[in-house]
Amino acid sequence: MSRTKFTDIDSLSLQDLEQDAELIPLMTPEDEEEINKEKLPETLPILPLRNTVLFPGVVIPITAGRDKSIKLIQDANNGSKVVGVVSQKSEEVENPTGKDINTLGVVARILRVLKMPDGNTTVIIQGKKRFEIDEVITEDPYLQATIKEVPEARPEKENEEFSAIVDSIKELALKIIKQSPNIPSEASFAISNIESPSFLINFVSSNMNLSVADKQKLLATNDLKERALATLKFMNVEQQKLELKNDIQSKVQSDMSQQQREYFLHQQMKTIQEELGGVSHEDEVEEMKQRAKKKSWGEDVAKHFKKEISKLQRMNPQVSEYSIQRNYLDLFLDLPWNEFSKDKFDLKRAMKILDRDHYGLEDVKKRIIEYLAVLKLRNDMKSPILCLYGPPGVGKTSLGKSVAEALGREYVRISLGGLRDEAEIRGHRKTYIGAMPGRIIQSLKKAGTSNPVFVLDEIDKIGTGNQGDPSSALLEVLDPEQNNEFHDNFLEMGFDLSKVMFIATCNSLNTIQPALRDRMEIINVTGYTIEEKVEIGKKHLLPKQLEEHGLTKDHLKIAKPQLEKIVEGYTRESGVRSLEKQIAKMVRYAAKNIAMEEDYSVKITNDDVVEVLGSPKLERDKYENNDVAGVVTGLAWTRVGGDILFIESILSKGKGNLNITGNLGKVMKESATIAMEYIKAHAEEFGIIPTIFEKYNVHIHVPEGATPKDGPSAGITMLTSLVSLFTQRKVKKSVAMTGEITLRGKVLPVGGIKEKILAAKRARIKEIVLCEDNRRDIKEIKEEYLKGLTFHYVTDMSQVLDVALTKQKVKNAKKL
Ligand SMILES: Nc1ncnc2c1ncn2[C@@H]1O[C@H](COP(=O)(O)OP(=O)(O)OP(=O)(O)O)[C@@H](O)[C@H]1O
Repeated sequence: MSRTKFTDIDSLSLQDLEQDAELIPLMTPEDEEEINKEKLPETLPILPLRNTVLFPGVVIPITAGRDKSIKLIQDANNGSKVVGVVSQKSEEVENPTGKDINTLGVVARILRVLKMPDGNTTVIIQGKKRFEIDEVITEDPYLQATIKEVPEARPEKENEEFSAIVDSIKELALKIIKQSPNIPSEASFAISNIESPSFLINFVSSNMNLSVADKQKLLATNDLKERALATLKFMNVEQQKLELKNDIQSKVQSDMSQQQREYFLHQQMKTIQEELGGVSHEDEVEEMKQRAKKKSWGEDVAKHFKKEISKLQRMNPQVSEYSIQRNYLDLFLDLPWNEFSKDKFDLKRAMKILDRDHYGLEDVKKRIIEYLAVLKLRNDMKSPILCLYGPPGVGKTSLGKSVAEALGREYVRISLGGLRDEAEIRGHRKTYIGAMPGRIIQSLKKAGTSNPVFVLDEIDKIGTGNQGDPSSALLEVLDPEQNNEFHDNFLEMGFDLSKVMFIATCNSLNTIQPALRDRMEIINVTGYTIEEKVEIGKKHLLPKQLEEHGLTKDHLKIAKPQLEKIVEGYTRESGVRSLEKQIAKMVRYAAKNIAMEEDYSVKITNDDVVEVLGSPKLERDKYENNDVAGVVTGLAWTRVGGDILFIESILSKGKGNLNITGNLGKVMKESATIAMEYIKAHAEEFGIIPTIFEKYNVHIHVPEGATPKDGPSAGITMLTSLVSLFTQRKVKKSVAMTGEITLRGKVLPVGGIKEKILAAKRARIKEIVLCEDNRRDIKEIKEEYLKGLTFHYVTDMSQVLDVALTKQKVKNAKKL
């Protein structure tokens, strides 16, 4: 339904019109009756309308622009004010003649004529009655025709069908008005107030959105009921169209509003980010692209990166995958693809650095200098994988750091102790939540170069969990043939590790996977002697601790005898870690006194050592005297280095049972049984009365039950202990032994000799009994470690007893 065409008139004059008392747009039945009574003139000036149809009773404004029309309006306005209004058949025709206009029209009364500022004339007219043109009598100065009235066939007043149709028209009209946003709500007020059915039909027909032809057809329908029905049909179509339009519109609107919502949220987000100093999505991507330009990665990596960054670009920054993708790309940008530090090939300088940081360790230092020398000559050499093997605290890890400094490379370290999950080495696939690259890639990112010195600490303590075997992943890392394309699951690309210098450390070789062990060059770092520890303490540990506590060497001086006292009385280790702790305690003592401004002796005395560290704790580590039969000193190897152990045995009345205690493993218990059986078989040779074995029980004990002990190397010690017991012969002073026995009394070689020798020296042992085959191990040990020791190499048990036992009986020897 279109709005009454008042729109041609500007708003001011419209207001004027509404206030005009003559304008009664809503016709009452009484008005209608009045009109019906009016007689029509025989001839009428005919005003042709281009694009609308006037219905009886309806008020419309018409803008007249054509000269003929203006003249007609002027004349009529000055005269009877009555004109015949007909619509043109085609609105195109500029100067219509009789054949261009419809013959059926409506007699109209001019209500008002307005001269508009643009020169047009607007006339407000109201339709009265329908007429038909009989004959056009003139066309100048405007059309004039003879007419006759066309009466309407009106239904009976009580016609129910008609009133139902009229009601429907009213209802539908109200509905249409409600659904049309362009029709003002006052229109529904007007409709509700219309009482005359024929006026209602005309009013609605006039305002409906119909073509001129359709409207003309409605006007030409004589039967009012029929016209009402036709109007209702048109209205139905119109209403359906409207519904459809509204449907589409609301759908479009909801789509739009969703989009708008997101747009606004994004804008807000951007503003908030900017306020907070953050970077927007686009800036971020752009910055990454700029950074990528500076990378010296290969073509395939560049291609991959390009693909991944365009993926990021298409992502919504609010989804969680976005940050995963961004971290992924960040990693690419942070990794040192083909970025190397320049190696320093000044071998003298390198040696100086290694000597500066570490006392001793000649073998390791020699090997590193050799490596540097080769690298200097052939720059493309694959880096070796060194494995420093030895007890804790001997400087394996800190050596890695010095090597890095000597080479002028970056230093990174990862601790592999307790590692069970393969993903720790290789990373997780990035599809998992919380996925990360493996430790190798993470460390390279930290190093910032592709050729750092990479310390793999505690390679022997890798576990095997149910998440794959980390050792197998390490195989790839440490294989010079494969590691130029190390694959990390998170990175999804190969990374070249062939220029990395790997240094692994371990305390034991047994627990390293054999394939892994094969790939490394093992360098044994044995423990230190007391003298060496004193040197390390003096030259390295004390200055380091003083510096860490903010003191200088003028604040605390520990002379060699006092250092030796600390080493012997308070530490029991192959390395120097607890020595460092004890020295740290001494330094703290000085620091406290300085801070409290109290007097203290800068030069530490023995008494000061006892005052600060308490009374010496480890006297028992020393060799015990030989006054009791059956107590013999053995040498043991443990993961933490060599140690001495005592084997004690006693006799008690009984029936020849053998008891063994002291947290011993199966092999060690078997050694005891072998020793016992061997003695039984050779009793007479040793001067033992065979009946002893039936009258007495034997109990063998190895003190310190808290430490589990196992292995065959205590065989000769047990046998010596038992023979001493049964014969009550004294064991020679300051002798210790290690070796396996067979049932035939042969002595077999054992391992861990270096560590055992050092432990023996620490315990002030003077003579050592070893298998002949262990002679070659002794040859490999540095001279100074062997100083003051006598070695007895044996092949047979009788030789052991000859060396270890004296002919002398112990004091208070038992009478057996
Ligand atoms: N020969 C040495 N000269 C100077 N300092 C040393 C020497 N050996 C060890 N240290 C010092 O002892 C401390 C412990 O050394 P580090 O941590 O390297 O031992 P480690 O052999 O790696 O032990 P673990 O097997 O337990 O890892 C360090 O402070 C180190 O500087």
